[in-house]
Amino acid sequence: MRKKIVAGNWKMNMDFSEGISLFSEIVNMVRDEKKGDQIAVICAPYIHINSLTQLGAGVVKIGAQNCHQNESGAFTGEISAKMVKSTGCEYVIIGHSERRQYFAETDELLAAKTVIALQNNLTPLFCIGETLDERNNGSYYQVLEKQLENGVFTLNAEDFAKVVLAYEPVWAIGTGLTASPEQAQDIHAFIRAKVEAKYGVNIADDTTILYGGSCNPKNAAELFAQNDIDGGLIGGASLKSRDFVDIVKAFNS
Ligand SMILES: O=C(CO)COP(=O)(O)O
Repeated sequence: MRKKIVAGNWKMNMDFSEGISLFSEIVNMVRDEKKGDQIAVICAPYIHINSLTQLGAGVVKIGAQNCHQNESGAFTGEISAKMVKSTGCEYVIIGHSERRQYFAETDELLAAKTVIALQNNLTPLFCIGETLDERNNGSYYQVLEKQLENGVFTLNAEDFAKVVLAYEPVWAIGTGLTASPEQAQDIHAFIRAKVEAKYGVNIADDTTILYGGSCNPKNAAELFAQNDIDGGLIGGASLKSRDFVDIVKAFNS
């Protein structure tokens, strides 16, 4: 079923005690203020997530920001999907543009990470998005289609139905530039049409597609009001409890 999700991505921010206090504030505010059926998630650094799942008490769900594509083995410094799951984590971001760009993660690698995440009962938040050059030279539809085809469209229908997609235009991440509600809706409708062509109308209708890129308390309500936008993946604004919780509440207004 299509869900309303607001997921914070803390990226490489917050030491352990800072993370605990920020998260505690978020949990208390969400518990007191949230009225709708939207799901609040915080995707935290690995070292935080075990403690956060306990503090979250189901009010705020926890995600990781990455996982390794192998089940286990000699991969010094890496974390497996099974380990992530064993901390009580429910979600994992896969294919964030920062991992594609700085860690050379390819569509094929991301497809393998998605499979292992699903095998371990994690919900992948699978990210796609075009760069500024690709937006300006008009190749963005092809870029997004390729990321879908080589990444998540390798899954069978049953597995794909468990994936949440996130459209994050790279030019809008951390730049203060947001896709306009019309631009974002246009791409979300395009993504849903591609899902329909591949898996059929029922799965397309049920697919949750989040928008990410300089989403904030001022622009969230208008973005979330678009037909094909089911929530957000929030970077900078998830580091401030008030801002994050106001975005979670943007569905209500
Ligand atoms: O990358 C993002 C979320 O994954 C978006 O980051 P900002 O909200 O800081 O632009």
